[in-house]
Amino acid sequence: MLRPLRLLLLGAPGSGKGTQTSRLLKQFPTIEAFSTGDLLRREVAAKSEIGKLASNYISQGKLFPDELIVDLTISALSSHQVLTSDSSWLLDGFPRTLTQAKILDQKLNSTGAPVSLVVELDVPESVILERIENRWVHVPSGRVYNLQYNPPKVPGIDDVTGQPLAKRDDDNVEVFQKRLDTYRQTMDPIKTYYSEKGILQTVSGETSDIIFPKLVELIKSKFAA
Ligand SMILES: Nc1nc2c(ncn2[C@@H]2O[C@H](COP(=O)(O)OP(=O)(O)O)[C@@H](O)[C@H]2O)c(=O)[nH]1
Ligand SMILES: Nc1ncnc2c1ncn2[C@@H]1O[C@H](COP(=O)(O)OP(=O)(O)O)[C@@H](O)[C@H]1O
Repeated sequence: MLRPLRLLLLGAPGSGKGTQTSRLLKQFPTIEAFSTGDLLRREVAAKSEIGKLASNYISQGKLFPDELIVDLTISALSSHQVLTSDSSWLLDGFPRTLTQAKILDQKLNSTGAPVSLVVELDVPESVILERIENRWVHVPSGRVYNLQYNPPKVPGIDDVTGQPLAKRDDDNVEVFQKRLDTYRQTMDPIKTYYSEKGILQTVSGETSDIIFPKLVELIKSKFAA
């Protein structure tokens, strides 16, 4: 069991944020996870107004506007009633700018439940390009597959629902490079911001199987009940 934990999972595109998230939820069932990328992809699939807007940004590897993604994220946390000091949640893919980080803190200050841990997944860039080239996703659930690393039982089909998997339109070399450049440009001020708060930890590894036990150990060492 864990004491309430509010975790931010940072990492380059393809570093394994979604993979670590799904494993963490199995290990710590009291944690509720929110992935901003998945949230946007569901809006795109639903052809909502925000989805039509998001599609343009995502397909070009551009960050969605701060004020819009913050509103979406805060309303997701709020509608799941986790903005309380006895709840545990994690954000996968947020914040991606210092502005997002600061607005999140402002919003959380009024709840008395601030961010308690920020983890940066540190994976060699040399391994992440081939990862996203083989990535397939089940958009409604956010489940992530990889043709080499964790293929679906039936090619192209989600293991749980039997629904078709999709290739992300931003998972190609050109857009990936843009996303990686954006990550490199925006992450340092965010890391400094949380490091100064004393809540940033970096977990390194070439594979998710190396990173996961380190992540579990870190969380248990700080939040075991
Ligand atoms: N080869 C390999 N692929 C991995 C590993 N961890 C995750 N993947 C795959 O790499 C891709 C990116 O992982 P994902 O969790 O989506 O990363 P995110 O973009 O940071 O959320 C997906 O296809 C995963 O299935 C790993 O350790 N080795
Ligand atoms: N916090 C955010 N701020 C702005 N845009 C975001 C955010 N999270 C996701 N996005 C948009 O969704 C895209 C995919 O995000 P994500 O699924 O987290 O990518 P990856 O998992 O490959 O790192 C991003 O490239 C960006 O366009």
